[in-house]
Amino acid sequence: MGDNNDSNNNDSIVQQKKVLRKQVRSKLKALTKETIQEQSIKVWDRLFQLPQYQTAKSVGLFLSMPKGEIDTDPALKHAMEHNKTIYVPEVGKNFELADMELLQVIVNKEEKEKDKEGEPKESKEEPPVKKPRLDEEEKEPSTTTTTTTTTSQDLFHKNWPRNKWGIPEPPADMPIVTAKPGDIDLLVVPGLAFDRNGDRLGQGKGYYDRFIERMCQGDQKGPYLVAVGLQAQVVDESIPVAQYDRRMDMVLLPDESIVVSKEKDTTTDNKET
Ligand SMILES: Nc1nc2c(c(=O)[nH]1)N(C=O)[C@@H](CNc1ccc(C(=O)N[C@@H](CCC(=O)O)C(=O)O)cc1)CN2
Ligand SMILES: Nc1ncnc2c1ncn2[C@@H]1O[C@H](COP(=O)(O)OP(=O)(O)OP(=O)(O)O)[C@@H](O)[C@H]1O
Repeated sequence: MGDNNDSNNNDSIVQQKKVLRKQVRSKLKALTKETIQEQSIKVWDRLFQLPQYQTAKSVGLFLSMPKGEIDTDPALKHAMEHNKTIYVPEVGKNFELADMELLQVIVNKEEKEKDKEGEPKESKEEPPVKKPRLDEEEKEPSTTTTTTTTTSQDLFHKNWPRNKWGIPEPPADMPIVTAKPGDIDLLVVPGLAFDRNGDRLGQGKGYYDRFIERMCQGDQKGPYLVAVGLQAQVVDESIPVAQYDRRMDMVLLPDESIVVSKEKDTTTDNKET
């Protein structure tokens, strides 16, 4: 009966998500930098062991927020050193729509040389302001190879402008190569909380939900989804989920790896012949 059930459920899901976000955010605030570093390394060791990561030619990563989030630098460094094609988020063009693109990281040679010489850089307190970029222009990458000499610290944290949350984003002069369905083999997904079914609670804007949905368009099966987080982010109860929430394939935490069985799915996962 109850025609209202769906909307009532949705309201309560939104409400429950808000409560959970608040709880987890306050737990994360209490973590020291050292704890975050230690825990992050454990998570990345798990990622580097995964056959799905080892065989991935392209990975979607993200740049960490200034506080209370897993430190992605070791993963960016590893992926660069292993010559993977890396994509990272850019938000803000369509803020109201919570639209996000993942852009391919393209490092030109001059920039790499500058980094090596260790030129004086702007102070940490004053990150460069992001310039608006010309849209819809897709340039071909020209001098594109990544090398082991550019550190992710140099590349992303010193040289990239920051968005409203203090997250570094690709600079306006980086050639725009956006990820299309099929381009990303493995997507490392941030979040605030995760449960042991592989469900995820994000920051609340739906950026990743929408992005993942787009990456599955056409007949693409979408990227292999690996959520990563700190131990305080795993919850024992089930995360309330709405229709559009996408379940992860794996959740990697410092002390446990959660592998999600896809019984609802017809595709056979992780068995290769
Ligand atoms: N490192 C990182 N990059 C990312 C994400 C992420 O979760 N982590 N995103 C994943 O989607 C997107 C950015 N989404 C974000 C959405 C909201 C807030 C945020 O802090 N929102 C509120 C928090 C306070 C509140 O609502 O109570 C704020 O604006 O202060 C941050 C990132 C893309 N880039
Ligand atoms: N695929 C989608 N299409 C349209 N709207 C969506 C989609 N996914 C999420 N939304 C909308 O985005 C808003 C935020 O969703 P939700 O609370 O699930 O975000 P989240 O998963 O916590 O965030 P994020 O994905 O950015 O980490 C909701 O109002 C929801 O209706």
